[in-house]
This record gives sequence, C-alpha cells and structure tokens, in this order.
Amino acid sequence: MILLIDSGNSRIKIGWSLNKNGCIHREPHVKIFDNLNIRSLGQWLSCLPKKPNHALGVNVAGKHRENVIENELNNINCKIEWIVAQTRTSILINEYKNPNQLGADRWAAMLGIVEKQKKIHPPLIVASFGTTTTIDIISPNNIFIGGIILPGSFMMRQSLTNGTANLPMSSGESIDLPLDTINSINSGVSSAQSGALARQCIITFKKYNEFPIIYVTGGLWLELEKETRQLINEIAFKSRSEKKTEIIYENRPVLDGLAIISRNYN
Ligand SMILES: Nc1ncnc2c1ncn2[C@@H]1O[C@H](COP(=O)(O)OP(=O)(O)O)[C@@H](O)[C@H]1O
Ligand SMILES: CC(C)(COP(=O)(O)O)[C@@H](O)C(=O)NCCC(=O)O
Repeated sequence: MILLIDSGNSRIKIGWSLNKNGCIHREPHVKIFDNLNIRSLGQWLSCLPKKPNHALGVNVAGKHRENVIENELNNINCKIEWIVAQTRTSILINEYKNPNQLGADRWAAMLGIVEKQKKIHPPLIVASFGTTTTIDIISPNNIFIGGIILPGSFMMRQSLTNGTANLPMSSGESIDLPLDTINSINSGVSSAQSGALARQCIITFKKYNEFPIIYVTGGLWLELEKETRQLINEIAFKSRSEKKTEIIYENRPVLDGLAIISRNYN
C-alpha cells in the first residue's frame, strides 16, 4: 500500500493506492484532516490495519507542515517522498518559466486529468477552488501553457471583513442585482471566481478555436457551481461553440496524479 498525500493550505487529503494483480490503482476512499487538527493524523496512521510501505505527497503548505507529516509517518516507519513539478513526463509538458516553481498540487492535478483523456481531446482547463483558486490550461497536445492564481472565495470574504470597518463575514450564493450588503458581497465574490474561469475559457477558445472541457475541483466548488455553470454556458453560446460545454467535477485529481506517479514505485 502506498499512501498518497495532498497537503493543501487548508486541509490534508490522504488516499492510497494498491497493487491488485500487478496493476496499481487508487482506492476511492479519502481521509481529510483540517489544518487545525493535524495531530489527529498520527492517531489515524497508528490505527491503520495495514501499514503503508511508503508515501508520496505534494505539500504547498510550507516546511513546518512537511516536517509534521514526516514525523507522524516516521512513527510508523513509513518514508515519504515529496513530489515537485517536473519539466515533462510521458503524458504532460510543463511550460512554466521555472517548472519547479509551479505548485506541486497543480502539477499532480493536471497529470490526473490528462491521464483520463482519449488520445485526441479538446483543450482542457483544470480549475481548483480551494484556499486559493487556480485555473490552468492544457493544450490538445498535452502541454500546460499557463495558469492563473487568485484568492479563494473564503479568502476573498475574509479580506473584505478584515480590511474594512463595515463589511461582515458572509456566506451564500450570488444574485443578479443585490440590494443589501450580504448579497452584494456574496455576488461580488462569486462573480470574481466565475469571471476568472470565464476569462480563461475565452482565452482558450480564441487560441484553439475550440471550447475547452473544464474540470473543476476543490472544497469551495459547490458554493460557486450554479453561478459558474450559468456564466460558462452563456459564453459558450456567445462563442457559438458547436459542442455542449462540459464542466466536470473531479473529486480528487491531485491524488489521481499521485497514484499515476506511484506506479513507478512498485
Ligand atoms: N467540509 C469542509 N471542511 C473543511 N473545509 C471546507 C469544507 N467544505 C468547504 N470547505 C472550504 O474548502 C476550502 C478548502 O478546500 P480544499 O480544496 O481542501 O483546499 P486546499 O487544497 O487549499 O487545502 C476551505 O476554504 C474551506 O472553507
Ligand atoms: C497556488 C497554490 C498556493 C495553491 O494552493 P491551494 O489553494 O491548493 O492550497 C499552490 O499551488 C502554490 O503554492 N503554488 C506555488 C506557486 C505557483 O504555482 O506558481
């Protein structure tokens, strides 16, 4: 058993891959630990019925977090290898100016998505709505050609509260014409998030003359889903895209990417 660890800025997601009849595949179950409750990781590891041989992980939450996870794994004699973004693999090329600077979670998620594609596919967008929002574009010939980073919707709401005297912390969906503070904030945050995705779709469409398949993930997708689907459908219609827009939710693409890498470890 190989543990697969996605250590994000808010939560740690842990999956595992198993070798079944010589074929490595990721089990669908995932264990999630909140940043504030990281010590419970040790308890969970010590109770595992089967001890992992080793672990593969991505960590974008800093060195301290890396050390804490390593210590907990050491207690059960499990070594971890931290994955960083590569210049290329057999399925994906990374055009970041400094390829290692690309977040390892973004890289792993893109690997997970590209692996699922048929040989011929439209351009792809991989959008993650977590602590931050990242929106990455992959060409039809599997080159990561660029991406954007913006504050996640929770962080946007926090910054409005922390940076002003009058704005409260809010939660909730957007409406078209807000006439009170809470709805104005909800709609502002949601339009920034869905608008960023729409912008990247338009850029992709202009470049390839084909509408991308959009893969979405992250803990905050649900609250953005309705507004985002509406907006993307509208721009697809205006772009006269022949095919129906596809927005596909992926539960754990980062762990899928790690599972692919883990095939080299057996
Ligand atoms: N059930 C949940 N538990 C914890 N956080 C959640 C939950 N649902 C949504 N969230 C939100 O999702 C965000 C974390 O999403 P996630 O994709 O795990 O991010 P990251 O990979 O950056 O840690 C947080 O901002 C949090 O507010
Ligand atoms: C952009 C990120 C902060 C996203 O982290 P997350 O919201 O998933 O916790 C992370 O991928 C990161 O630290 N990236 C390094 C910089 C870059 O990708 O260019």
